[in-house]
Amino acid sequence: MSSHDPGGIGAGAEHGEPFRATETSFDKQPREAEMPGGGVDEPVSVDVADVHPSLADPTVVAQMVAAKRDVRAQVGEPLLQMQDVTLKFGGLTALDSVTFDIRRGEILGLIGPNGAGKTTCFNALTGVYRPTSGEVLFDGASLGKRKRHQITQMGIARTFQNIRLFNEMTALENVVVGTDARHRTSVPGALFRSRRHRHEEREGMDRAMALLEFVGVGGRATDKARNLSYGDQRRLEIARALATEPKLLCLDEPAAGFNPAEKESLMDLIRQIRDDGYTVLLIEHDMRLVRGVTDRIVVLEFGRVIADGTPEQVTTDPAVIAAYLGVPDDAIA
Ligand SMILES: Nc1ncnc2c1ncn2[C@@H]1O[C@H](COP(=O)(O)OP(=O)(O)OP(=O)(O)O)[C@@H](O)[C@H]1O
Repeated sequence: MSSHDPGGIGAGAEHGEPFRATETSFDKQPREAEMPGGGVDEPVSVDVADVHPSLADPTVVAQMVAAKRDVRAQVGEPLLQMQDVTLKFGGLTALDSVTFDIRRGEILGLIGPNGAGKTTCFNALTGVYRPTSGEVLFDGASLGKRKRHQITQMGIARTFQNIRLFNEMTALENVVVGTDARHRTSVPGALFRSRRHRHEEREGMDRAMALLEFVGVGGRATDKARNLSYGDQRRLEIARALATEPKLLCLDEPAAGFNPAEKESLMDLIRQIRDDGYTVLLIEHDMRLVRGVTDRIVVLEFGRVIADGTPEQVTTDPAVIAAYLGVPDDAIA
């Protein structure tokens, strides 16, 4: 990650400890523009006691977390297409005619040396930067000049290498914020707390709790985000991104700072997310993790795609070895 990056429930749920948070400090919170998909504009109020008790049942959790069925329909077909995308910062070409697909239902790894353009790629496909030329197509439509919150609504969510949470809000509230991206209530409906609004709020809270459980942080629902361990904060970010009901989940170095055991369990979570019907784009430097979890890998070097294939094809490609991987293990005497 470069310094230029601009953004930057198992049975353990504590249903027995109701609380009500009516005032939420937004001091030191990420700015709206830094939130995935545009963030929030009002504090949320949640009551864990409202959460449906059946969320203690893992089957119910799995059903609530799973991507919408239609996402599974065209597995293998392109979901996102980077078409000849060039992105320049003044005289520097960060992406140079980059073309690749992300296919429905896969985990695609995006790798390359420092400064190769991986984060810029993420930023181009989440609407942070507009390509100088070329096009990003998502689900058949051009991202064009859409704003970040519109891109979130289209179905692209991301996490950040430098964790960005609402630190003074609880874990549950952080995820409820993500579910807001799907709310359809009008402003008057929300102001006057229409039936639809209350229904959406309730649904959002249930789903947020299910997502916390799914990522393994259900037991910390009522704790402030800042009091969670580093690893749990990373999982919380993933839950918040999934709360926006994305078709594509983009993870930017989700294992940074993890020990080997935490990496193993993160790989399990990422596979489970894919198996639940989501498509995943993963930037990661740890090649063991990348090899272990991805279905395909795209390699960037100096803003250009130098390889695109299965983990086996890419990791044995001489150009990739020369640019990024170095001498293969079996060549070391
Ligand atoms: N906002 C910006 N303004 C100017 N140059 C930028 C900006 N963002 C990125 N760059 C430059 O674009 C190139 C690609 O950077 P990018 O952060 O995308 O690389 P990366 O592959 O993500 O690297 P890392 O692995 O270190 O995170 C680098 O030369 C970087 O300095």
